[in-house]
Amino acid sequence: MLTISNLTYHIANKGYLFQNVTLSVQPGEIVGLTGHSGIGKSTFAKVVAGYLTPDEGTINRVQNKRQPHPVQLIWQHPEQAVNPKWRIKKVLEEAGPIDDEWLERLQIHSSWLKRFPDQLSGGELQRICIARCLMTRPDFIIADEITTMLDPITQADIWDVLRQIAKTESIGILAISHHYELLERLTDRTLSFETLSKK
Ligand SMILES: Nc1ncnc2c1ncn2[C@@H]1O[C@H](COP(=O)(O)OP(=O)(O)OP(=O)(O)O)[C@@H](O)[C@H]1O
Repeated sequence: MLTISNLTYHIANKGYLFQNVTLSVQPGEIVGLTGHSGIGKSTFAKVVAGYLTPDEGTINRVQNKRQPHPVQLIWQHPEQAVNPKWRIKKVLEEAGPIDDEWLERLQIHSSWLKRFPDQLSGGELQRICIARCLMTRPDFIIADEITTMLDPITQADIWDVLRQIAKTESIGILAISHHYELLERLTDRTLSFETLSKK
């Protein structure tokens, strides 16, 4: 279980962004986190994924030896999450040897592997980022507005696959979005960052 207890983070000259945030995600559970723009959701995601250090609080994430990090973050803008000078094959190999099973499950065509990131659509590139994330064998994924820039059909396709993978592989997902209706549809439960974060 991913257990986040009393997480507090401040930004220099700005004060506390959030204080005492406590929540947990079970293996295979999809938990939504919603809140208005600028409240601190992405910063919270970066703290939980280990990119930023909290002022206070604990994140309990057990790590096995095969993993680079048990909590992986998938970013909103896939084009900013890959090296634009690398072909897709190399982008994927960053996570280890390419696993065809993930390519198939995410409907990634083998012809894409020869291309550069700017030769794929936003939805195609996001599938690559999701595959790269899954190839690291994470226990938990934080999906920060990962389909916000995509059309509704691509959005639904990507979430169908991710939901299925979460359940079959027992991967817990924290899905962040300001789009409450989307989270209500795809998560097991949705939490409000306003309510969780006591400033
Ligand atoms: N390194 C930083 N220095 C100064 N201010 C920052 C820094 N990082 C984030 N902020 C500010 O902290 C606030 C929260 O940002 P964050 O991106 O976490 O919000 P968010 O809830 O994810 O917003 P959105 O839904 O628009 O993506 C914003 O006002 C942002 O400008």
